Amino acid sequence: MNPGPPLLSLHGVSRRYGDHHQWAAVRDVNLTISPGEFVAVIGRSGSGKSTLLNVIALLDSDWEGTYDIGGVNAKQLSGPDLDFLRAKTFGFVFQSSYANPYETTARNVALGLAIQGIPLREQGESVSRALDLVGLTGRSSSLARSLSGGERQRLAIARAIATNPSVIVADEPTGNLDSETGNQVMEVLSELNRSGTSLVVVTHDPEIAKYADRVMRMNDGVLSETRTSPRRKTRDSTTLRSVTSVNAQAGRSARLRRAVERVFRAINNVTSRPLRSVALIAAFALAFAGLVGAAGIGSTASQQIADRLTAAARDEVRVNVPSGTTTDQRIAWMTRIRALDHVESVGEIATLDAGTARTARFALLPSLNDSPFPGSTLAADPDLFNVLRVQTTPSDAARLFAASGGQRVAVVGHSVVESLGLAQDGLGAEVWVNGEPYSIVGTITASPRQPNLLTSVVVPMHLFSSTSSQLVVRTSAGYSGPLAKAIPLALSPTAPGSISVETASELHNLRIGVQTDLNGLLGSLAAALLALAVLSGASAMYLSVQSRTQELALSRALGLGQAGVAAVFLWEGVVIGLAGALAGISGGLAISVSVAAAHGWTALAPWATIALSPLAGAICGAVAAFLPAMRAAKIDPSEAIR
Ligand SMILES: Nc1ncnc2c1ncn2[C@@H]1O[C@H](COP(=O)(O)OP(=O)(O)OP(=O)(O)O)[C@@H](O)[C@H]1O
Repeated sequence: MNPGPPLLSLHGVSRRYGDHHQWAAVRDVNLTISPGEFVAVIGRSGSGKSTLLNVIALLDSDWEGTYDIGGVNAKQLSGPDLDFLRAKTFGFVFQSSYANPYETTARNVALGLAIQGIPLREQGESVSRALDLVGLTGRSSSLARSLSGGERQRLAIARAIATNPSVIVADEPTGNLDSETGNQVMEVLSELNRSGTSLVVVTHDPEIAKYADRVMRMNDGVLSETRTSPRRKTRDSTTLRSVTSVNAQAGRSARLRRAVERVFRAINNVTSRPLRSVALIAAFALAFAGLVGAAGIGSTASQQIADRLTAAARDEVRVNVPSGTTTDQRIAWMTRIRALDHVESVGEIATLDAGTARTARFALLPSLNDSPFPGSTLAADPDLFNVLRVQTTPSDAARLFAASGGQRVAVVGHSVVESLGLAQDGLGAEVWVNGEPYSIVGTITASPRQPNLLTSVVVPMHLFSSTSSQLVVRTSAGYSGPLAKAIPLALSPTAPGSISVETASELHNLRIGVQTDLNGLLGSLAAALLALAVLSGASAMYLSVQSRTQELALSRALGLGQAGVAAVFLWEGVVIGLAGALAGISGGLAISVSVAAAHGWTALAPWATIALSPLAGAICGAVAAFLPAMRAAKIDPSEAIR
């Protein structure tokens, strides 16, 4: 029988290894294979059989010589063209069947078709035909992990023939099987060969060779023919297939289907490895729970501050007293303010800066360059304690403060007792302000309207009478607004604009400032958590590439290009990041609701953060997957054969 024009034709092909390509695993091989031929390559272990098969099947491109495949010079093809030609020309059966254990038999068989972007309906038809040919129709919806060794190998054959290749290359296809199952597998392969598919089988087993038309022997990388005796086979010449042209263009819809297939493959990869995926998703979920929780607590707390300021705005006005204002004038202003309707009380307070008052526990320390007192030093008049509803120990500390006359006395915040290392309540002890000793007559235990008093040393205002200060005016509830207008007129009828007045509503700006700071702080915290999630996700995915080498190499062998492998990984990252963000949103909301409930606040949902989190999750997932994707894309498809 005339074998017809060659399908594959190798001339002087060598494959060298070593740092300087000094050592040839395959030497100067000349081989032509005609359509429909069954060629067996036998030889000792390490003789170079698999290396040759890698070259023949376009899994390896680092060889020397000439290789024509269906009239195309393989040396001149680009990487993507080689992927395309390989997928269209070859079907692969390896010693290990490399079925994805978590997918059904049918889905495993469809792998090559899906990678090529074949429409689903056609995939279904080809898969049914292939399963029928290998006798696995009844197991099509079983998970691959439930198949026996022989069934898995038949699955691998079905996967190889589903794409209707011209040539099936098989490396030790019966190597893992007992002799009876091995014979069954060889019968299936022979049947395929009889229907026109060319076969190149590499094997240790001389028994396999009896199925072949030609038997070649590999010896230390040198190939020689040992037998050419085409078996009598009834072959319909019209079924003989030749290599598909590499120029066969894939249409736009095939490209779209391939893109969609990559997304589905990514989702499948995530769901089929639950343990690994849960760990990765948990890292992202933690970060997003922190982000949403922090934003939720931030906005809830900020609303609380706003509510308190609103309450304060109803009954408090502050009049700024410029420095240099005389004591008489201050007293005159206070008297005039007290005379206004709806004014309940007036007190005075001033914050003394470090230049005005240097405060320390001991007299000598300032001169020893001791670190300055970390809290504030304030000057106040005795009425302020009443105006701000300050609570003290002893409860009449304000009276002692008032009764001091010319003596130097101080009232200190509760926290100051600890930070200055004072015994018990600090009563009777001294603090030094501007090198003068002040006797402590009381400690402040609560100051809800001005919490910084708890961290301050308060000394009598009249000892610092020329400093700038504030008159704190307590009004009847709801009268702060009208009095803020009336006070400047009362103090300076001719130039009311010269009097600077604040109500707590003006602290609104302060609240925005505080909220911005709070958001900044929480934002940095969340960014750190996200960076951690991206890093841990990236390292876990990077490490997983190693354990997925065979799966990835098989996908490469079946035509998935480097870009395709990278795309699948990036989509996996997106799916994981998205799932993590969604889980994190629920967790974060639960955290902020519990914190709010514990404080008796009304929880606010951080809608903007919630809305942006899925997008941020997808982006972070893709960033985490970037390096692993690059590494996975570099996997050599010839790894699949080892
Ligand atoms: N990537 C590689 N780098 C260096 N040497 C390699 C590589 N791949 C194969 N070899 C070497 O090339 C030689 C041929 O290996 P090959 O796997 O082709 O042999 P084989 O005949 O298929 O053996 P076996 O039947 O045991 O699979 C061996 O000595 C092997 O160590």
